[in-house]
Amino acid sequence: MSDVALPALHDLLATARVVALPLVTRFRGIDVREALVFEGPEGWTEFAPFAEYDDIEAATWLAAAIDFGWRTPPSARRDVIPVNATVPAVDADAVPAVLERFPGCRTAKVKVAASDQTLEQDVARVRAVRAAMGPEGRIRVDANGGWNLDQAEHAIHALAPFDLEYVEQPCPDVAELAEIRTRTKYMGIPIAADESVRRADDPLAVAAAGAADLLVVKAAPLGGIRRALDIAERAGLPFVVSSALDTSVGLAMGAHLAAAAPELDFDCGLGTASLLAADVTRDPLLPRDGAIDVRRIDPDPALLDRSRADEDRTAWWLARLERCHAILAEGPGAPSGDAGLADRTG
Ligand SMILES: O=C(O)CCC(=O)C1=CC=C[C@@H](O)[C@@H]1C(=O)O
Ligand SMILES: [Mg+2]
Repeated sequence: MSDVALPALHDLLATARVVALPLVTRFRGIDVREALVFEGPEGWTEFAPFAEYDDIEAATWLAAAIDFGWRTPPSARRDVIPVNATVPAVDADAVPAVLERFPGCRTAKVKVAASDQTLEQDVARVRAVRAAMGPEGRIRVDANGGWNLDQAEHAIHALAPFDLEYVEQPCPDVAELAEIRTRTKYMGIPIAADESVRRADDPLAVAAAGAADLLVVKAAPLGGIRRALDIAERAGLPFVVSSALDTSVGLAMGAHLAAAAPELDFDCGLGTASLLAADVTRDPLLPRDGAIDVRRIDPDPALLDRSRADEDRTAWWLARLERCHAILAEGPGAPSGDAGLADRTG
């Protein structure tokens, strides 16, 4: 934890609520997003590491949640944040319906390299996105480390005609990112690192290795807004702010990170409330005119009740919260997480 004393566990548990929110479209292998929200002196905050992440990695997400609930965010330089549409690995004919959920967005991030899909399906999806967005639209793709070097080279070549803004995490490792960056340089498509930042022992290693042109920076997995800004600054690379399929409470943390960033060169991956079929507020952080507001979210008690997770899942999340709190209580000497990319879902 940085700069704020760790609150007692009972202070977190006092307001903790676990929700299970259905998605409109399957995304990273899940149909329901679970999250634990709780209230600090600064407002509501969210703890929602993906279920398969271990406690060491999840503890960093808890540090971020506490930071957002217990500390005033750094000063905002803007009050609306341009966001991208996020297109899951859907069939090409489903693309228009997905994009309709992101009104006004001039940028789309398209998932590719899903383990149950082919490159032909990726190409068809990206082609459909280009057709829907027109030549002015910006398209980035995210492989979540799903390609090996040769697959990545082949796929980037196949996708290049659709005019890509960048390719996010084409391969799992830093060394592979460096190599694919060299191999595809002639195509002029930047390489972005996501998992190699947010799931790495050393989030600066990818920049030090010259393995990426830009970084994807997310508040929750990086331990909070200030830590994410610090990593971005020390990396010295351009960066794009994104999120983790959060409820609107968690998206507010990402919006405050984007608001505090010195430069915002890229549309942010903060429009994902549009992928949720339910949220915890009646005024969610949905994209309007291609942007979301910078504001904190107070959940609606009736919506928290309506989306309440069942008893087993609630008990699981509360136990996880307790274990992660214990890890943070051990202090900075506690081991840092490096989950690698073993689960391949990013
Ligand atoms: O960046 C976006 O458009 C939205 C966020 C997003 O794509 C992700 C959120 C959570 C987990 C990841 O699989 C995924 C990503 O890899 O960037
Ligand atoms: Mg990514």
